[in-house]
Amino acid sequence: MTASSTLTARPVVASLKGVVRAPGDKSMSHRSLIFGGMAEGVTEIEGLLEGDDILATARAVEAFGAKVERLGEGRWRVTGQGGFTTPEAVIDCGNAGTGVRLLMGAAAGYELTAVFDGDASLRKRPMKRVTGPLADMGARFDWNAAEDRVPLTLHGGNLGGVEYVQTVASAQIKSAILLAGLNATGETVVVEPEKSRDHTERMLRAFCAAVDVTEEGEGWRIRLTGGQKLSGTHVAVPGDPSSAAFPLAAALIVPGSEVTVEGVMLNPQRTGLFDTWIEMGADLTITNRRVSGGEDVGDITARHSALKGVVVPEDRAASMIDEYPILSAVAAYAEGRTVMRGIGEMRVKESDRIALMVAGLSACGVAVEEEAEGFIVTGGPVKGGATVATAHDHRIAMSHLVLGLAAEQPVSVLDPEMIATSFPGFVDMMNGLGGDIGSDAA
Ligand SMILES: O=C(O)C1=C[C@@H](OP(=O)(O)O)[C@@H](O)[C@H](O)C1
Ligand SMILES: C=C(OP(=O)(O)O)C(=O)O
Repeated sequence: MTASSTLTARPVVASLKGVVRAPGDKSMSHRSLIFGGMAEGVTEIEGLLEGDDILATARAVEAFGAKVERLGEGRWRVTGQGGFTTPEAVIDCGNAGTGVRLLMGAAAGYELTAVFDGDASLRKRPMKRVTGPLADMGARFDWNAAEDRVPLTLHGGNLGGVEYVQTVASAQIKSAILLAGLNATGETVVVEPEKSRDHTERMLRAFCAAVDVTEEGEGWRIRLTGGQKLSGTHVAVPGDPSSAAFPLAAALIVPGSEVTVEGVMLNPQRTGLFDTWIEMGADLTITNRRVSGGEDVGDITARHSALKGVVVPEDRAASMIDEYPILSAVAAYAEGRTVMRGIGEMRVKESDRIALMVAGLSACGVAVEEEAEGFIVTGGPVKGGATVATAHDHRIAMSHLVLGLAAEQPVSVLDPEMIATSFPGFVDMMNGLGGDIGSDAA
């Protein structure tokens, strides 16, 4: 697929039906590779997401000195040497904010020098949110092109612990500081006024690190003591709720549909979208709840539903920050207004996701109001019939393609190749359920 290609979703004539498995969770996939690379000994991973973001992290971990082997589909082995060493080449994190920020935190604890870079989208994203606290711990950074941006050079080692109070609920910032703290002297503390996803805390324990988490107000105080070694372990990566959202959303909006996604991770810091859909009147059921890989997991079934607009509580934002694009596409089919506020962070993701969704939905005939830190969608008939810009953002592309499955006219997206960063099998899965997504040439 070339950079200027197009994908088109045509209105589904029948309905969507079937049972599918969500791809491996992206957050846990990054972490399993990075922690495995920092650890001593062998880490066996199953269910790893083989998306482009994760493959970039796998290459980075190898460049930092670990042995990384693919054993089969989703089955990987990382043999760590108990620390990172200076890489020979630039660490290219591709499109991945999680990859670059967690790797910077991990690398900062070791005496090494590394250059981090990424694609055009990553080069636009803020990095001081991570380099700032890491510099407070003693790491040094050179901006190689522009302040606050990659490419940058990190000089790591000789860190001391810090107490850092988060100003945005960000698991990437928290994780970078905790990973650096593992190799700092003394105690490292992260205080989160609002909870963010806690996969790092959970997975550090699986790698035999001691992490102390206490409730503080609405959030958490997380503490760890420096000088701890990670030990290789086995990681079973559950299905990604952020990816499961797309087939489930399609089932909610295409009449007559019923879709089950199996093995979806249900960590409470990731399920805000499902709570919101249920409040909108969605017929969503969760069965076969179990624990896998240290996380709650279940099978989710969505059936076509008559939805009503809601006001999404602002304190839910962190638990569904990547899901507002697909929520807004579903909201276009709901009766009334869906109000999404307190989500300024959306503007600093792979694209300005508020601006892109407002532009794309409007082009498809949906009534949308843009605010500085949010947007409001009023549901009604969705005309479609537009070609939408995605700014090479995977979630913008997938959200508009799902929108198009229930619209009056097809919806096309430009530059859909980035879907492979998080969900390489998206088109095949949607078409396997009865969708009609293809390139114009097809
Ligand atoms: O820690 C993680 O794995 C992630 C944290 C979130 O970013 P922030 O930490 O910037 O909120 C999220 O948007 C991203 O897709 C994955
Ligand atoms: C924001 C995302 O990822 P990242 O920050 O890792 O690029 C995402 O997957 O929606």
